[in-house]
Amino acid sequence: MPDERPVAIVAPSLLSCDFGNLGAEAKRMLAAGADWLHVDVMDGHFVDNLTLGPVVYQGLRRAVGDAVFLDCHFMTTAPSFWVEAFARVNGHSDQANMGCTFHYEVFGEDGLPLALELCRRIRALSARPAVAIRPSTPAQAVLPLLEEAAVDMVLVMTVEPGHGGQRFMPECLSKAVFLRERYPNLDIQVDGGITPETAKSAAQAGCNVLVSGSAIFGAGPNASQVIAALREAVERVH
Ligand SMILES: O=C(CO)[C@@H](O)[C@H](O)COP(=O)(O)O
Repeated sequence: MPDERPVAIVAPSLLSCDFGNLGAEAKRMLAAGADWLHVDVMDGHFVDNLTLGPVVYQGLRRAVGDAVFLDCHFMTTAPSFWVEAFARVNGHSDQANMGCTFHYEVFGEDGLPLALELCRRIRALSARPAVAIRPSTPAQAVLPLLEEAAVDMVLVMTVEPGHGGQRFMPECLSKAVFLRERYPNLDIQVDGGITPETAKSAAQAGCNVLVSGSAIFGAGPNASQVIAALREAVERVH
């Protein structure tokens, strides 16, 4: 593996946490060794589930402090609107510790100028732009965004977005292989059915940012062991 491969990052998905104790759950994940916290923003339109909006996000930010990277995955039909709304609750200034991942499918091929505009806006907020692809979307679709260096990360979904606890789709990993061959420095994130076992094949395919919900939260007091095992899966192929 080339030395320039990006570092391992483990991001527990708060979708699987006890939302009645969101702040405490977030802090528990950080104490257990999480690098980022993955925040699934679902609008009930792009996916058939509804999670949290800017008000709850603001509470989460207050609970964990400004230094923690909140990796927001916008599963929404209007990502530009929600990115602005989330940034605004933090004073619309420096969002250096906010990741903004939008779905390619919202814009499609014809919407490339709008996707590029959103990426520029995310960078103007000092946040980190990323693009996600559903299982049916080919990796080639995001090449125009990568050629423009518009995004810092591609999220390869290994389940249909919308719900935690689904079966991992190994066939999606060929997209990570395709992207890693062309972009050795790119952060490639994988999300959906990630366990210490599936993380091995994800890491071998080139993924270095692992999102995991039910495997980590389902481990209860042993969450730190699962987080360590996920990190090790990536580091072993580094
Ligand atoms: O974005 C999503 C689901 O749409 C994910 O972040 C899930 O929350 C991952 O959960 P597990 O598959 O790991 O249980």
